[in-house]
Parts: sequence; C-alpha cells; structure tokens
Amino acid sequence: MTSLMLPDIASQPQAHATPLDWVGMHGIAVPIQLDGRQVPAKADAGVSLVDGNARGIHMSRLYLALESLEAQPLTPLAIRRLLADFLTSHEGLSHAAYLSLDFQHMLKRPALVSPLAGWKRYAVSLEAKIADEMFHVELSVRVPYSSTCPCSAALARQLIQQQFEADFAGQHLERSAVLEWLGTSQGIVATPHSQRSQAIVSVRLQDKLALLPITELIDRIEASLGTAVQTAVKRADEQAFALANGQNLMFCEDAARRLHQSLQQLEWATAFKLRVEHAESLHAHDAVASSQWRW
Ligand SMILES: Nc1nc2c(ncn2[C@@H]2O[C@H](COP(=O)(O)OP(=O)(O)OP(=O)(O)O)[C@@H](O)[C@H]2O)c(=O)[nH]1
Repeated sequence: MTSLMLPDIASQPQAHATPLDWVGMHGIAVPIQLDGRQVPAKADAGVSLVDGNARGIHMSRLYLALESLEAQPLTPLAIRRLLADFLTSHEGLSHAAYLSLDFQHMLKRPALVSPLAGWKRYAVSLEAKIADEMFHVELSVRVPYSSTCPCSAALARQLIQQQFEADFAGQHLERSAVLEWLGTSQGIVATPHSQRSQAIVSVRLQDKLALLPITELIDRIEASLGTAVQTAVKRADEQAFALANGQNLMFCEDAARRLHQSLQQLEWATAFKLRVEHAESLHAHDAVASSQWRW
C-alpha cells in the first residue's frame, strides 16, 4: 500500500463545525542548543484550528518542524521562524501557533572565598506564540536563594542582650571574658531562622531581540537578592555566607520589592511578573509575595 492510499482522517469534513483555540502535542522530547551545548528539553507545540469543518490538524508537520531546534542555537528569531513554519504548514486551518519549552540551564558558579566552583541547575521555560500576526515570547526562570528573617534576627539579638545582662550584671567587664562569652552558645543563646527561597520570574521579551538572555536574567535576579545558594563550599565559604545572610535580612516583601525595582531596569523586557516563595522554617507553610509590571 502506498502512502497515497492511506486514509487521511484529519482531512475529512467535520459534522459539527467548531473552531478550536489550541490543538497539538504535549511533552515532546527535543534537544535544543544553548551556549554551544546540546540540552534536553520538553516541548508543547500547537496551532489553533479555525477551520471548524476540518476534522484535525497535521500533528506530524508540527513534530517535524521542531527538528529545526536541534540544528541551531535557541534564539527568539529561531523560535519565530519555527512558529511561522507551523502556520505555513497549516495554511487555511490555523491563525495562531504556540510553542512551550521546558529545560534546565546549567551555570558554573564560583565559591564565595575559596577557589572552588560548582554547577547550578535552573529551571527555565519559554512560552512563544504568533497570534493576530504578532510574535510574543516570554522567558521564565526559577532561582533559589537564601533569606534570613529580619524579625527573627531582632528577637535573637534581644535574647543575646538579655543573656549578657544576666551573665555580666554588676561585674567589672574583662575584655577577654566578653570575647570568650561571645564565642559560646551559652552567650549567643539564639539564632535567627533562614530559609531556602525561590524567585519565579517571567519576562516578556522585546520581539526583535537577537539572543535569549537566560544567564543575564538569572544573574540579575541573584544580584538583586544578594544571597544566592552556593555550590562547592568549604568552611571559609560557609562563614562568608553567614556574614552575607546576616547583612541581608529580608521578608518575602523585601525580596519582591527588590526584584521588581531591578527588573524594571531591564532594557530588553517589555513586561514581567514575579513571585517569591520563602519556605519558612518557622512555619510548615510558605511566605509568598508577587508583583507584576505591564503584564
Ligand atoms: N489530528 C490528530 N492526529 C492525531 C491524533 N492522535 C494521533 N494522531 C495521528 O498523527 C498522525 C499524523 O497526522 P498527519 O500530520 O495529518 O499525518 P499525514 O496525513 O501522514 O501527514 P500530511 O500528509 O503532512 O498531512 C496521524 O497518523 C494521526 O492519526 C489526534 O488527536 N489528532
């Protein structure tokens, strides 16, 4: 049997003419090219089905078009061309084309003090579409960081002051005795709580952008939050991290405001939304703040 004789169900007329917003495939395995490396990604690819009389779209045409991602670096232009291919291959059937990509972006990060370095893995997703002949692309990243509660820090300091009063009341202060006291957990009786936190940021990119600013966005987020989680850590690095956290106390509101102000400076972003989640060690629930700009 030749392919000409195979039944083509998708092309058959449809009894109930109802257009559909999105038809396609979810969770396709595709290799993409990032920073000269091949990275495994998961794609959702779809088009609208505006011809309500057509039974179905041509899934294989979308699937095969995705092969272009393997052969070139992932850029906004490459994504735009791919979406244009989706539409060309569905002429008369579709007006809108969609692509989502999920992958992990690996970055090597230096330690704070020691000459060590290690890898960090960031969850990245891209949402792109051509609709009403306009191209839109949104880049989302999930960035872990450390936050120390400012209220908890103040309460701990107060307890240390009270302990100092109790231990040294009425005494002539000996510098060496105070120094020794400062180095004990009987003196420094309380510590503030810290939490591993996450910033989830989505940025709508300018449509003429030549490159995908994934690393730039992650760097911007980590710089504005101040206490990124670490990779390879020796004791000197851990001590530097403790100092950085002590000088960077923040509620989730502080983190969200900092991020908002910093993201507004991005030249290549036309809109953004952000959410920060502080996985509290004080509670079994999280403290969360979110914000958006022109979203
Ligand atoms: N439209 C549609 N196709 C599906 C679905 N599930 C599986 N398929 C299959 O996807 C395969 C590819 O469809 P097409 O792209 O139309 O394949 P084709 O007709 O050989 O390719 P063209 O000649 O390019 O149209 C077919 O074998 C369909 O049966 C579905 O829910 N909808």
